[in-house]
Amino acid sequence: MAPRVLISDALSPAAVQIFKDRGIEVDFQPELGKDKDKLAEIIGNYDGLAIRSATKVTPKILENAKNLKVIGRAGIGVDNVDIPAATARGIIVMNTPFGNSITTAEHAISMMMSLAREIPAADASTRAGKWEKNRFMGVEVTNKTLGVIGCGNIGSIVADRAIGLRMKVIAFDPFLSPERAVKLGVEKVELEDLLKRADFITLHTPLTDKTRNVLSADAIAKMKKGVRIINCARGGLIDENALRAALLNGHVAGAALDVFAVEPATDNELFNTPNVICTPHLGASTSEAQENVALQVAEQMSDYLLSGAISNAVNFPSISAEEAPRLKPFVALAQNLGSFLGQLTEAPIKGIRIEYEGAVAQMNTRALTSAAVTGALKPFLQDVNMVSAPVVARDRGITIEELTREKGTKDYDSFIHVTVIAEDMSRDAGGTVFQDGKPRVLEIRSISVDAEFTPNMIYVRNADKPGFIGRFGTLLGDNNVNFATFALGREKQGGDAICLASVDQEVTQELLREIESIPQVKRARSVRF
Ligand SMILES: NC(=O)C1=CN([C@@H]2O[C@H](COP(=O)(O)OP(=O)(O)OC[C@H]3O[C@@H](n4cnc5c(N)ncnc54)[C@H](O)[C@@H]3O)[C@@H](O)[C@H]2O)C=CC1
Ligand SMILES: O=C(O)CCC(=O)C(=O)O
Repeated sequence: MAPRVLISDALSPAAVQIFKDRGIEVDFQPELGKDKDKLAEIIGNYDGLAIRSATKVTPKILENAKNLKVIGRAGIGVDNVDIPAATARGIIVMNTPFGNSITTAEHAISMMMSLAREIPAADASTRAGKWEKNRFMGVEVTNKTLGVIGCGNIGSIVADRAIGLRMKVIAFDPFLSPERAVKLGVEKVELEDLLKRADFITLHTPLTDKTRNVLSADAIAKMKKGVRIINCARGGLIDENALRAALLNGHVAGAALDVFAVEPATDNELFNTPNVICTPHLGASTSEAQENVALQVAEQMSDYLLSGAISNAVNFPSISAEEAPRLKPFVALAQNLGSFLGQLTEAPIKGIRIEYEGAVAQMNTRALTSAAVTGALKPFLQDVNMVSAPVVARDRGITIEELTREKGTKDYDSFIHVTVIAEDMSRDAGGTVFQDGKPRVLEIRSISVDAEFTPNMIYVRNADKPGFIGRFGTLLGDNNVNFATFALGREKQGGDAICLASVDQEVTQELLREIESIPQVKRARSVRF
């Protein structure tokens, strides 16, 4: 069945066409983002949800999203999606980190110029027939200092345009390297310094616990008198009450706001405050940007739903379209090794160690580790998947250790070795992917074997003494269970031995008990893949 995607915000129709062209069923309901109850009612029917900023993806909506695999944000900020809740449900959340950056930077520059020359107020006054030539005395931006808070994609485009306007640009961003600052032509400064020196301050950080109210009453008090503030990032970055007070007492000469603490903003106090310019979250609203982000999000979501390729996920490492087919058998190998060990484990798991040797060490090991952890946890937690597994493990205090060795110690091009450390004991198994693309288990408890993973398998630990194979075969025959393949391995002659048999029928607990009654057998377990 073709995957189904719901578009619940006003995305460019270009997205609809992409989904259709890729063979994905798509419902375009741009008003639905505003109707939380209806969205919660129908979200269970979809594999993908494409949104902009109006749709709030809350835990309640996610609770009903039984089939949802991916949420695609046609834009940058994903603060309207509950990421931890989506991750816990194994849903990929992806955005389009560059598609609207230029447009948003241009909006910030437009807002700055509008503030400098009071264009909206002058426009309204002129239309009102007042011709107030003496009322509107602007300021030049040339040679003024622009303080950029958050110098990432958008902040650095704003800086570049401002330098073109002959402004001096200073930037506060803890993650801006001195080399990058030099390349951008900006001076990297501390926040205090920026607040004291800037004539204009523009915000370009995401809204996080660290950036919320970065422009607080205290921060505003430290600014130069007559400063002008531009916010085209997120409303919560500014304490709106403090800003209003500072505008009313003249400490701040003007503020241009595209974003508000509560959106849609229909009755914000700042609307009645002098020297404020407002736009309704229009930063990304140009036909170019909307076309870019719609096309990109639809391509990314389609790639994921159809081939498992992941780009720009905020809660999972990327897997490129070229990498996805190469990675796929190793994902299966890692998941099956984890699953094999998880199925044998009875005590609580304390840790999982995954070792990568040879060529596989160069692949996307984060994705492979997630697969191994998924396999190990799935026998205990049915709903876990590659997206949620690392979080689920962390929440349960299970430590995940990943080791890579580019030069292998085995005779294989690539080798993955998984150890599941439980409260009672550790179990380990390793394997590779052969030329035929099939994952193989090649080592269990440091004993060599060679078996494919098949739906019904019997794993036996026995003593390497004569008579076991004959009795085992007879017992399965008597129970109408047919062998498909049979792999044996032993530590040394007469020592510990293992057997991994693939059978065509399901294995009952009763049959396992009978196998365990064979004198050479120490343990028999059914494992399924
Ligand atoms: N108004 C609108 O329509 C739009 C608004 N946005 C907003 O703009 C924000 C920035 O977008 P991009 O530049 O693409 O993101 P980005 O991730 O490229 O840049 C953000 C920068 O903020 C910096 N940062 C993080 N924490 C910081 C802190 N505590 N103090 C100072 N800097 C900090 C980061 O190091 C990074 O360099 C987005 O998060 C989004 O909320 C984005 C697009 C459109
Ligand atoms: O989709 C929009 O109009 C808002 C864009 C935005 O805020 C973002 O990309 O972070």
